[in-house]
Amino acid sequence: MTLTLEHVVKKYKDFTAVNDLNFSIGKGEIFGLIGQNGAGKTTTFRMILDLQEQTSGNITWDGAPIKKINRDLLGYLPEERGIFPQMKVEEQLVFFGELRGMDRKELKSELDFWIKRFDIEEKRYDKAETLSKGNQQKVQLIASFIHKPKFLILDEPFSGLDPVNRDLLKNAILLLKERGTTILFSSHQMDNVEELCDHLCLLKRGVSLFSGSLLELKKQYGKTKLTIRTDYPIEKLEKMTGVLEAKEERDEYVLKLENESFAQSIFEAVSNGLYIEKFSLDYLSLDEIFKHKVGGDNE
Ligand SMILES: Nc1ncnc2c1ncn2[C@@H]1O[C@H](COP(=O)(O)OP(=O)(O)OP(=O)(O)O)[C@@H](O)[C@H]1O
Repeated sequence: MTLTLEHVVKKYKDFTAVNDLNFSIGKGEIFGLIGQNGAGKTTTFRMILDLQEQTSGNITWDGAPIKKINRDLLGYLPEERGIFPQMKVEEQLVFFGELRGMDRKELKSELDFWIKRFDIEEKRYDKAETLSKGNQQKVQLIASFIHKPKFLILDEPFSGLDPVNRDLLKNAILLLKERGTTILFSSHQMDNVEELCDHLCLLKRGVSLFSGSLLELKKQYGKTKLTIRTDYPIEKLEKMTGVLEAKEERDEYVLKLENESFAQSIFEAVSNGLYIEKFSLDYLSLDEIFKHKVGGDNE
């Protein structure tokens, strides 16, 4: 299923929450929607799912409006967390699966698989309210895709999970992609977006600052981050041609270059033909790009 947004606008009275949003998500892609609090991510999800109507613009699935889509093809983890507190974990998941018309046998095997995968086997017959917040979130996550949707929307799925569970979720997302599911998610954790996304859209106060592939975004900034571990004095590094900034971070120096072409002459000076432990020229991290784009005057 391909999802397309064209010139989508959402206004609440005089306030524009989403302003002329355009992007497209192809089958089997993982797409990240990133932006600060209040950027318009949840509003966008809700419009895509027809839970609220856009003020103007078009949202289509394989060219057809959302109202024509069989809802069982979609899965959604809303930002508001919540499951039935009194229901046992397994009961709960069977309930959601059957609600979406799943066959009992298939439901059972999916359930076994994901309960194990998310490491909540021992909680299977416990009431949901007795689970920790993170475990409740895992149950809600499984509930969002237990019916094998073709398109899955996850609003902040990583928030509130510890690093081990974040990894479990990351691997689950990759597995769902392998199975052909298209996934759209939002996150404040840029490392997760960086590791998972093929494409992304960066929102600032409802306006898209960038929409495209992660590599395309990285190439806008070039390989301008140079990390060196050396005894060479920082005062000298700072003065080299092409170096905009040099900082000491633990036992390394991190340099900001004007562009990547300056790296070679720096290497020659610093190594001076000898062994050097670390010399690494990289793109900026998504986190750095995000802060630059969102923090700067980029509208
Ligand atoms: N029903 C509403 N009436 C008026 N304004 C609203 C309504 N719903 C959302 N907004 C506003 O629209 C903007 C976008 O909200 P939205 O919830 O989409 O942001 P978000 O990117 O999901 O933020 P967060 O990361 O905090 O979840 C916010 O300024 C919010 O206050």
